[in-house]
Amino acid sequence: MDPYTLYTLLTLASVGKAGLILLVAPQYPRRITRGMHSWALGGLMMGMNFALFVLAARALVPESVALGGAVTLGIGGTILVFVAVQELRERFYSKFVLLGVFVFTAVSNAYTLYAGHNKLRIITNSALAAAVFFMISYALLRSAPPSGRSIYRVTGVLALTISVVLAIRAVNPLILGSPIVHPMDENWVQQLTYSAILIGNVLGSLCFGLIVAEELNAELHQLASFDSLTRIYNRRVFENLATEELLRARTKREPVSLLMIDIDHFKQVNDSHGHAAGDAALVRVAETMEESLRHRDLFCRYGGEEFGVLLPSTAQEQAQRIADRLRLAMMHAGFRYGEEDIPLTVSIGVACIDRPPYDLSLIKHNADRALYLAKQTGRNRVAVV
Ligand SMILES: Nc1nc2c(ncn2[C@@H]2O[C@H](COP(=O)(O)OP(=O)(O)OP(=O)(O)O)[C@@H](O)[C@H]2O)c(=O)[nH]1
Repeated sequence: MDPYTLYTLLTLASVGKAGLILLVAPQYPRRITRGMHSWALGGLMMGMNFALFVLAARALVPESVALGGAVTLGIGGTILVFVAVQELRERFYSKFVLLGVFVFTAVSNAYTLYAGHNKLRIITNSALAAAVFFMISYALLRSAPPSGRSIYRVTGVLALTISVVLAIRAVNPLILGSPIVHPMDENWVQQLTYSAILIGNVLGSLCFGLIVAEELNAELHQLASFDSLTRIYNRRVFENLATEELLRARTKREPVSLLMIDIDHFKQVNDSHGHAAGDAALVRVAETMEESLRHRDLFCRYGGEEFGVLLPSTAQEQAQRIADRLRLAMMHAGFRYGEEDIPLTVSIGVACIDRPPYDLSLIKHNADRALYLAKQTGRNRVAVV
């Protein structure tokens, strides 16, 4: 296939891909939709970059306009891919800096083409593109946590490879002294560059699709596992993890304790200050408790104004001390809503299991009884059964 037919096909593929992405993007959560929009727009710009070469080949656009415009659009599209990655990961990027890079690309191309500085044009364009691909690769590799998300690493390495190839292209005229003046020039650096860009375009699209799927999975996992208000575990996940912890404790013959925590007179907070104040109070309690717990402790919103804490390897006496620490932490933390200080205290029921059966419903039942006792005996207190 001759290069111009290939570029025509790439133009059509880029436009088709962008159209498809724009069509499906609105169904996704907001941050994913934003990332997809930037990605589609980036793809569209890259498609126009290929289209300019085709138009120049058909003598529909002057060669110099095609060369300068294509590179500017190509780098612009690459910048938008970087924006898409940052948006998907909800990370900061400076619109002004990126716009500055884009404008610089356009101006430097116009100048070097006008003045006939081909060598400078190749070096500047290749270095700029290498830098943007490096930024993409850095953003992707940084997004990959220690476990899972291998697709971020694969895509990051792909972007890094393209960045290295472009860097070679940037330094090549300096070393060999033979500038590359046309995209279709037959030399190994030029062929390597365009192969890398073309392969990167196809593989990059595939990888980006997989990244979107990965992000969607993470979003669904978040929705299914965490309470949307307090951002701590919900009851379902807590009970699954607590059951695993109890199995582990049975094998090791270790004690496990459960705290059931309930906000005192919470109905009054809602009734006197409104539901939004009640919601803010729930968040305040969750934050205060979380700050006072160990990393290993399991903490969840059980429902309504009730929270649960599972304390692994913790005997009853120690659990009682922890519960009292949590109660005092809440009492002293205070809660301010608007201009008002609203008193917020909790009652806590403590139960412990240190011999079979290590049964979740049994320990939960006992902690509920203890909580009832704490409420009956005056609230803002800890009770044990
Ligand atoms: N704002 C808000 N209120 C909630 C939420 N879930 C449950 N509630 C409210 O929590 C209140 C619980 O009230 P009660 O069960 O009577 O308990 P209480 O007023 O805390 O009294 P004691 O537990 O006996 O000290 C109810 O008014 C519920 O509407 C929530 O997500 N947000």
